[in-house]
Amino acid sequence: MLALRRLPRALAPLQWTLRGRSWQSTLAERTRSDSTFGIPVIDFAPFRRGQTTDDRRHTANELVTAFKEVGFVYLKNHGVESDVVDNAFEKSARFFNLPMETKLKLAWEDPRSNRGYVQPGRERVTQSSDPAEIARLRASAPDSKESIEIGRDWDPTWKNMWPQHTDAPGFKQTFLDFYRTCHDLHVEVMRAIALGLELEERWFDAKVDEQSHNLRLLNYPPVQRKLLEQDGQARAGSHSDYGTLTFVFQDSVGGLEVQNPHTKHFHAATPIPGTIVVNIGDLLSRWSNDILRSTLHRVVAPPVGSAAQDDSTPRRQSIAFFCNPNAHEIIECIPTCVGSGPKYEPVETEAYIVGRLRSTYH
Ligand SMILES: O=C(O)CCC(=O)C(=O)O
Ligand SMILES: [Fe+2]
Repeated sequence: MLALRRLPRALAPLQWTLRGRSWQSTLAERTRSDSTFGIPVIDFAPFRRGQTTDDRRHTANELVTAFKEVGFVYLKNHGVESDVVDNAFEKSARFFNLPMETKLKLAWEDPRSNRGYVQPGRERVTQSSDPAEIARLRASAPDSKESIEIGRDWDPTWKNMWPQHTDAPGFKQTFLDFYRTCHDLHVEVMRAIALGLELEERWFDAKVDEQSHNLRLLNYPPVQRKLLEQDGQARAGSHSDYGTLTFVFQDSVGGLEVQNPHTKHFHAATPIPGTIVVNIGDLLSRWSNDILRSTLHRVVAPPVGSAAQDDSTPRRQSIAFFCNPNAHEIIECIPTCVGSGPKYEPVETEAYIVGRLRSTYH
């Protein structure tokens, strides 16, 4: 243990991965100061390959400890093949390179559907729920990004807005497959969370099996660095996510930052090749009576690279998969999380998420 304590700060994530449960009591202390705050790297292979529940429990505990303390992890050995991720990034880039008039034919129209193309300036993510405040923010500091939102393709009510095959060959099949892959990973990670919360491993299975998720491809165009550095400006404003978990696949540019809840200071979530950034959303935080932490984050200008590119930030791409419970699931305090009493009224997934989306778009 002493040897671990002496590891240099750069290896802090490694310390997390080496820790067992007995270390949990010291972790809260570690994240309180900015010099020790870090996003842990969690190796998911032992959970995926573990033969018995006891084999899997160790990784489950590591994961839940990190979600209690930081709300964010880098997941490695998650099982999503690197060529699948590379192909998704390539298809996404080709879509955003299409002319604006082609993309606008697929325009996002309704928060209940939450599908289609969102042009720069249309969404302003924020924690505020005051319509006047959100309108003011959107006018003075719009998010500097565009996206296309994809839901489950067989929904009886809402239809995805797919580009024509001739405009974006292979796009639809790529993202139908990617959606399914991310759904399967969600089921696995929720099983780990169930074990870590001392629930039966499959406790969430029937509550998250309808694939009510949202796959968001994001493109942050190049922008003058000095514009992004003005007060309140960002590629994506500070916010929390809405569902159970978010999987963020990021390219190598950087700019995602996570807030230390104790000091309010934002820390870079520097891209680590081969990992997925996974964070807790508000509904899972609420479900767990705030035991699992939904942490504020934002996307700002990436770190300055060579002097030549100082004036303008490079384009950045990311893919966010927002995982949700089933649309009509009632989210009420998980039995093992009640403690001294539930903090929240029960809420239906769909009602909660549509309410949040309605206030951030126009
Ligand atoms: O682009 C990213 O890295 C994160 C985006 C994000 O936080 C979001 O869309 O909710
Ligand atoms: Fe987010």
